Amino acid sequence: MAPAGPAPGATVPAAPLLAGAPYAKELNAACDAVRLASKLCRTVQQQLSDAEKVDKLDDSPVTVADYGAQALVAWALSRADPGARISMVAEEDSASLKDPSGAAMLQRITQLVNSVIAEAGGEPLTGHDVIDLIDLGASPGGGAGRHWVLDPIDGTRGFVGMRQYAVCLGMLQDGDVALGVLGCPNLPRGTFKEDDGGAVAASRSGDAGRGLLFAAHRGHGAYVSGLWDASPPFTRIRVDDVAENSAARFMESFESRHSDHTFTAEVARHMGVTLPPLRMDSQVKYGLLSRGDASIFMRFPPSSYREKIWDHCAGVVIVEEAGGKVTDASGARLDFSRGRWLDLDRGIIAAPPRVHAAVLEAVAAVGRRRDGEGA
Ligand SMILES: Nc1ncnc2c1ncn2[C@@H]1O[C@H](COP(=O)(O)O)[C@@H](O)[C@H]1OP(=O)(O)O
Ligand SMILES: [Mg+2]
Ligand SMILES: [Mg+2]
Ligand SMILES: [Mg+2]
Repeated sequence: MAPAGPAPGATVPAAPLLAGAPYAKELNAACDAVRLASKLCRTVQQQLSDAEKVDKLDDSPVTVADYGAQALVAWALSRADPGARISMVAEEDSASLKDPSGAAMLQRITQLVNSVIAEAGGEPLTGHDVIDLIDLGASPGGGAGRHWVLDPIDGTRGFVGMRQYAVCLGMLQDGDVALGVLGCPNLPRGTFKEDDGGAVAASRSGDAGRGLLFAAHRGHGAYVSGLWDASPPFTRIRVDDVAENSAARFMESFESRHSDHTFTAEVARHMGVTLPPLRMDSQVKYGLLSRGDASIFMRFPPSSYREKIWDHCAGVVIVEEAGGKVTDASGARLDFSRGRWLDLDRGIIAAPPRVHAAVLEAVAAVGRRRDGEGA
């Protein structure tokens, strides 16, 4: 059943988005928070220097922007609901900033955060405030009550590589994703259905005409707007359930060690997909699927990799509200109610309903063929 609200392609008035919907206040607070964090990320990406990267234990580069964006989102959500005790499940923690060796980085983060807060009319924060805000993200989450879910920069490799990345904020209410917002600072505004993929994946930070915000409210649709204005008009979006597999474009990770490019190529071949894959970093792929720029997203990480809820929460509700389907490789819906981890069968498949069924079938067939070859 199509969700309530305006027709796809219809433009809805400037903020507040979906006034009167059950979580309209939270949705608009989330959009504001993601806009502020995206501004900070844009500034840092434009000034990126090697001195601002440190290596975490998992070998992923972390920048001042990850911490700064997490602090800003926590600040904005707290400001929007001053009386509330915010529970947030977020990727970063402040451990390395509390260490004396992190003092210079903390100072840099605090400066950056304060420059964005000043533009938003807020009072400056101390380093201690910034650490407390980052640590709001340490919630274990779960299936009861309300939890914000944040990846302050998804696609860190894309961020440091001057490619795509996203600020991803979702909200869980009693185990279900009630709303999701994706800030995509480097995504071109225009559709790029006809693009061969390379130009978009390699698109540069800071170019004019880039920056999209995707937002969805469970039961009330998915929307897109420009990212940089405070209250721009939104347009309702919908997935493109192409009638023929040969017309489908599939998306996957830019990084081959994040997702098995050989397996997805076999699945695509089995389906009769002929267009080359669109390889991009981060949850921007969920946004593109939701507005019909591509029709398939597949993610098959190494079996040793365990997914986290912040890497999919916002993107999934946006795709579902745009009329798409998201499951694991066995066809089960993703369960965000079990804490910080997202346990699933092999990988993630997102697509409009007809195409999704075809992908599931092809994944099973290719899996059987591989098992047969291995036997
Ligand atoms: N070894 C890995 N395998 C799979 N995914 C990874 C790995 N390392 C980091 N990631 C995460 O994969 C996601 C990026 O998705 P994509 O591959 O589509 O760009 C990010 O959440 C990234 O984390 P992070 O948020 O730290 O960047
Ligand atoms: Mg990371
Ligand atoms: Mg991530
Ligand atoms: Mg991240």
